Amino acid sequence: MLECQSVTRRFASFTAVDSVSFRVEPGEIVGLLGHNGAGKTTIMRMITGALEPSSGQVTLDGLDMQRHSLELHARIGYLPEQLPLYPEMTIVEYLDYCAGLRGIDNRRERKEAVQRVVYDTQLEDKLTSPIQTLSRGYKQRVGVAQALLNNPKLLVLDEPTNGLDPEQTRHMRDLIRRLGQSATVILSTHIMQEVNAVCDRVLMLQQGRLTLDEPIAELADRAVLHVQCGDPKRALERIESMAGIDRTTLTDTGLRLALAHTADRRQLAAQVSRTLVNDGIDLYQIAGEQRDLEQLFFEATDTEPRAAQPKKEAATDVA
Ligand SMILES: Nc1ncnc2c1ncn2[C@@H]1O[C@H](COP(=O)(O)OP(=O)(O)OP(=O)(O)O)[C@@H](O)[C@H]1O
Repeated sequence: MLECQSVTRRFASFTAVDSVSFRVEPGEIVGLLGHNGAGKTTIMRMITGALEPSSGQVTLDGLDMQRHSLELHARIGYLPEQLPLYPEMTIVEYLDYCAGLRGIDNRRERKEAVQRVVYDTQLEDKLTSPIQTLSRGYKQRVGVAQALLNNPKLLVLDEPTNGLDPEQTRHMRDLIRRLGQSATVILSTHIMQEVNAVCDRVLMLQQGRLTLDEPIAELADRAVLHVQCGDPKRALERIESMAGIDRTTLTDTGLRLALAHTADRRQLAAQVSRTLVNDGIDLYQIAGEQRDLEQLFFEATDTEPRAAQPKKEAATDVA
């Protein structure tokens, strides 16, 4: 189990990650979602022991990441955002070299490890191709392959589909889902469909703070009630503290009520209508709607839905 306890990272006076706490259980695929600069890479670097927290603690299987870094390093596979790939090397040469860096000294074991990860990432047909001749999708797969060499229990993938075309993205997502059957996976992305497509759970970050931590399955239960009524301001005062309502917003025609995932939508609708009618507020309509991940993202990050933010080489974005 991976645990971050009040993890904070400052760069000089700037706080990039601010008191973030979460646990990831074995076998989960967790998506770390946030805008550019939200702190995703900084958290991933701390999770993998590449960066020390300014305060707080990261533990893996109960061991402190800083004090047991060598031992824990052997249990973690990491695809960093910018992986140095040596362009003249062939895939097999590069993976053999990386296996050596991971301490697999025995030649036969190195060969077996390379064969295994090549098979897992379906790189067989390009084994002897120099890395500089590979498409971006293949290069990303080589990056994942090197992260798998030590048979990690925890796989940390920083923007694994960044810059891939739709076909390559589909391959990468299939690969991540397969890898998730034998390892815990944490991936970062600023693409919401990615989280929907591959993750069991989403962690949303805004300016270094964790603003949402929720299983994807429960997002489907999240609902919104649109209430059309007279005197929406007074209606808001009457119902904003009602149990089961997470968030209230005034709209042009009335109120928008975002419900807690434990709330019963029908019961709340009945309770809202009784309250308003008893208070003499005209009620014209109550309509229900499911919230999707995109709406939750904007609510959790306090932003409005907007056009994609171009990020480095990304081809797709928030949709
Ligand atoms: N070494 C550093 N020195 C100073 N500031 C840093 C350093 N590393 C990260 N930051 C800052 O911390 C903030 C979070 O950066 P981080 O790379 O973690 O964000 P991110 O969510 O991964 O963004 P992106 O999606 O653009 O990769 C940014 O404002 C970044 O400029």
